Amino acid sequence: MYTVKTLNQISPAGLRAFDPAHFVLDDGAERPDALLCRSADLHQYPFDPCLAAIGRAGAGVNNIPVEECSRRGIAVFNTPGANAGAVKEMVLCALLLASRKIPAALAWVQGLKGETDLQKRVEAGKKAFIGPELGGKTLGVIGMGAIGIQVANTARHLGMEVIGYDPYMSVEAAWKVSRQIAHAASLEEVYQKSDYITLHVPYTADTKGMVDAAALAQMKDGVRLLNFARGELVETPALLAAVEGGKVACYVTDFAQEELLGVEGVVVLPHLGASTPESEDNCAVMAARELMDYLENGNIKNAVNLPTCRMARSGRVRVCVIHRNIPAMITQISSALSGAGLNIENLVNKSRGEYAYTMLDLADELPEPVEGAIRAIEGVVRVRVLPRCE
Ligand SMILES: NC(=O)C1=CN([C@@H]2O[C@H](COP(=O)(O)OP(=O)(O)OC[C@H]3O[C@@H](n4cnc5c(N)ncnc54)[C@H](O)[C@@H]3O)[C@@H](O)[C@H]2O)C=CC1
Ligand SMILES: O=C(O)CCC(=O)C(=O)O
Repeated sequence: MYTVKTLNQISPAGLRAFDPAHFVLDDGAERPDALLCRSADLHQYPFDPCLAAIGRAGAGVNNIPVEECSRRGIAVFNTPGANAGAVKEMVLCALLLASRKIPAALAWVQGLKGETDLQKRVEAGKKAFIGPELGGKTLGVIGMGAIGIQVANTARHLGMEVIGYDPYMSVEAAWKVSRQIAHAASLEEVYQKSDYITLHVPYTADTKGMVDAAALAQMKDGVRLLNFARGELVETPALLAAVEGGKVACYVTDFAQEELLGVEGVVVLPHLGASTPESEDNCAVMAARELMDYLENGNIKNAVNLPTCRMARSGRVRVCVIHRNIPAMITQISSALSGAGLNIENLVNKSRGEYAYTMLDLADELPEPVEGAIRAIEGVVRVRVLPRCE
C-alpha cells in the first residue's frame, strides 16, 4: 500500500482515481509516500525520507523547492496543459475587463441603487467608462506554452493582431501555433508593438521582476497589461508608478497584493485562472495518474526534475535508481547485480541535466545486501525496489 497525503482541496475526481487496492489517502499521514498539492507552499515543508514524489495538480511549481527535491530523490510532477483552457478563458475576459473599464462601471452602477432618474444618471454617467475595442489592436503574448498558445490563437478570432515571444518554445508547441501569429524576436519588440501584453511564463530566477521600470518604459503609452502567470513577475512599485502616470492604462492581475487593492486602473482577481470544475478535475486526475504510475511502476511522465522514462513491466521486481548523471553509474549498478548472480531482464536509462534515472527489471527478488551495495555507490541518490502488483 502507498500513502498519499493531500495538502490542498483536490477535486474528488482526482481522489477517486487512486486505486483503493494499492493507495491510501491519509491527510494526517506523517510519513506519506507522496504529496498531492495545488498552490501549497512547500518551501519550508519538512520532507520525510520516505517521501518519493510530489504531484502538483497544476502548472506552476514555484511553490515547491524543486532543487532540494532533486537532491533528496523526490520526483516532482505537474500537469502540463490540464488547466490551460480555464486560464485562456479568464485571459479573454481580462482583455475586456482591461479595455472597457468593466469593474469600475459595475461598481458605479451598483452605487446608483435607490437613486431617482436611474436611466438619466446611467446615460449621463456612462461616458466615464468608454474603452477601446480589441479588434485591430496588437496583443503581445510572452511565454508561448500551453496557455500562451491558446490565448494567442483565440485572440486572432477576436480580430487582434498577435505577436508571440518565447525563445525556449518546443517544436511540439510550435506545431500548435496558428500561422497567423507573428513571431517576436525579442521582448523589446513585444513591448514596443503591443497595445495589450499578457504574461504566460513560469516564475523562476530568470523571470522574477521581468516587468520592471525599464521594461515598462519601453511599452506603448496606455498599454494594458495582464498577469495570469505569477505576481512576482511584475515589480509592484514600478507598475504602480506606471499606472499613476498613465503609461499603463490598466493592469489586470490574478495575484492579490495589499498595495494593488483599491488602486484605480488595477483589477485584482483572487487567483481564479484555473478555478473551473473542468480544470480542477483534469489537473487532479492527471496528477493522481502520474503519482500512481511512479509509485507502483517507477514510470515517469511530466516530472519537472527527472527525465521522462517508461518501460513495460517484466520480471519479478523492478529496481528504480535516481542517480547523478555521471560516468560509470550503469556499470556499477549492473556489476552489483551480476556479482550477486542476478540477471537483468530489461533496463532503461535516461538523463536530464544533473540527474539520471535507471530502471531495471529482475527475474528474482533483490537481496537486501545487494540493494545496500547499490545505495552505497557514489552518485546514487535514491533506490526504490518495486514488487510487481497483481
Ligand atoms: N492563474 C492561474 O491560475 C494559473 C497560472 N499559471 C501560471 O502560468 C504559467 C504558464 O503556464 P503554462 O502555459 O501552462 O506553462 P508552460 O510550461 O506550458 O508554458 C510556459 C512557457 O513559457 C516559456 N518561457 C519560459 N521562460 C521564458 C522567458 N524568460 N521568456 C519567454 N518565454 C519563456 C516556456 O518556453 C514555455 O513555453 C505557469 O508557470 C504558472 O505560473 C498556470 C496555470 C494557472
Ligand atoms: O490550483 C490552482 O488553482 C492554481 C493553478 C496555478 O496557479 C497553476 O497551475 O500554476
